[in-house]
Amino acid sequence: MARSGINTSGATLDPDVPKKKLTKESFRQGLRIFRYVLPYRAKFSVGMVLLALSSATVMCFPWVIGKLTDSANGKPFVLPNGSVVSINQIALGLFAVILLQGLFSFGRIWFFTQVSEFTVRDIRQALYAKFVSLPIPYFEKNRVGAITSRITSDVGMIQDSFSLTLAELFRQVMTLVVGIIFIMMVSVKLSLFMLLTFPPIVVAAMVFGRKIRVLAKATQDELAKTNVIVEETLQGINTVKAFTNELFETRRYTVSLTNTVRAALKSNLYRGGFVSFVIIGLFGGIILVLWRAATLVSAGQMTIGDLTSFALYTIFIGASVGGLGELYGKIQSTLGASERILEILDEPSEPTHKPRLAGTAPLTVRGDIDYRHVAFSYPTRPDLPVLQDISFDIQAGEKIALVGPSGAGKSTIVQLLMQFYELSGGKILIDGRDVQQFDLTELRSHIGIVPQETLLFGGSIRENIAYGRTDATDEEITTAARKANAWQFISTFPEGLDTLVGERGIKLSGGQRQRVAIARAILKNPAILILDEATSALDSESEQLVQGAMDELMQNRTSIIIAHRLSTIRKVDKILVIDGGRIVEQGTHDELSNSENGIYAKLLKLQFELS
Ligand SMILES: Nc1ncnc2c1ncn2[C@@H]1O[C@H](COP(=O)(O)OP(=O)(O)OP(=O)(O)O)[C@@H](O)[C@H]1O
Repeated sequence: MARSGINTSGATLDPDVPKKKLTKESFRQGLRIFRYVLPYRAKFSVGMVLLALSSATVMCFPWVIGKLTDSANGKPFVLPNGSVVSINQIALGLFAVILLQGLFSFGRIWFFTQVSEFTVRDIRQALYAKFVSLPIPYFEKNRVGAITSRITSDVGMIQDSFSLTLAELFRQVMTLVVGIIFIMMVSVKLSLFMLLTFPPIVVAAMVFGRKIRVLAKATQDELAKTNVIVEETLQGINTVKAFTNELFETRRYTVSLTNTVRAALKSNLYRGGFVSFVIIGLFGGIILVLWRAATLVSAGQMTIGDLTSFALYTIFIGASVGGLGELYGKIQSTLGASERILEILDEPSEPTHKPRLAGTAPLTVRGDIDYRHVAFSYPTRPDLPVLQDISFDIQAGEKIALVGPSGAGKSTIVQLLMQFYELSGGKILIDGRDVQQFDLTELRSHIGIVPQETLLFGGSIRENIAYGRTDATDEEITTAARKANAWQFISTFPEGLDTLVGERGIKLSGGQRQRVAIARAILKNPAILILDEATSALDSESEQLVQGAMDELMQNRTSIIIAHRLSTIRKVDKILVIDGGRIVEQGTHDELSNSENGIYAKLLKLQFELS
């Protein structure tokens, strides 16, 4: 299978985070993510100071080593005030430098880790809070895999930046600048010579290295293609044999293998070139510098100690030039990641949890519902009208049923009541008030739903029932379970309410899951109820229990039932027959079943014949 580049596990980072071109604008955008660091700016500043100190101590090291070498060669280290520093004292000084360096590094890691961990927690928390408040269409336009990779790999990328990349960047730049100043102090002639030879070679090596990475990726891609052939054909081996295509597939596989070899050879040609370039170029450069240095030393223009310091600084500078190249790529990825995160954070949320005006009482809902000329298309398919001119009304406490063929638009009608989507036309009123004027959280808290497929969360039965009202007491939960005919089976489990239901509730039967869902709705005690009948048939005993529970649930509530089995809706106040997104018939069961050519009468006959 081709690599999707999407990481949903969170275990490893996605290496394919798109890189962002480093422009002023992308930088400005990316830096906005720093507002999440602001609460920890004190710690961040301490980390920065420690980082500067630890980098400074590192830079002292070659200089002191040079002094030590010179002292060994009979050229003592004299302080500006004239006193001579002994070899022992210099060695002690070196120890002190290293000790400080160790302490500063510890502190730097400790402070930066705290900043990055807390910052990343805050970003993840903000992202999650944003995700759950985004409107439903967002989740239809974006794959869940892609969304979770925002919260795992993109945030991981940022975490890397705060803990490592930033510190690295600072240190490399400092090494480069201070290193160059130091070597200039040691010997201007040699420094200029070195700077003209060494860095260009390092830069060339980096460009070379990038080219090799691209080629290596191409080889991987070719290899992935050959694997696709193997997987596909072995999985569909019956088809291959039935069509006698064994030879054809073998040939196809061979061609693909040959392509892989070609790509691999090309990449390795460059790799070989790279290795010899590094050997000849880099070491050649070192030889050149050494030759120059040796000439200077023999002419008495430089001491052995200076040469040692110089060589060490040169290595530092070379490493930091190389390191900066890598960092450049990382910074690009970080900017890409932070831009994607900020994009999500900038998405408009649903208008939920709006603060109530001072002095207004909590919302109470009677349950009158009025659909007026409602038209609708899904945002993902704007050209396809799913509902057209839907008008009906329900008095508080009435029960209505929606029936009609699959895909007619029944579920869509009730989803609009919850305001999962915006209408394309018309209005929906609850208690005579446009639903758009309600706070979504308040409104939804008065609507209960028992869906077709009950989704239970992986915890206990208690937690799943209490999902209807998280602050419910045990007694309320038990009462709800009894009313929902769920207590019969719950009480037979040794762990009762604490029985774990397994991921998505797989440890419960379909009928049991439905009764848990009904108990959930009973506990929520909503004024308006939506029942989406399960299409999958239950055995007749289970069916009876579920039906009994539903009847209990519907008492004294405005109920909308999406019915698949017409036998269950004889008693409702009104039946709406939906077809092609329109109401094509409406009336009571008796009225509709007596109309000769009516669709409902036909459906009824059909179901009767089937059973
Ligand atoms: N999220 C969605 N995005 C785009 N189109 C959708 C979406 N959900 C449903 N549809 C389309 O809207 C139409 C109505 O679907 P709806 O689910 O309301 O039908 P239904 O009458 O409830 O069907 P069923 O009885 O099979 O559940 C169908 O054509 C369906 O393909």
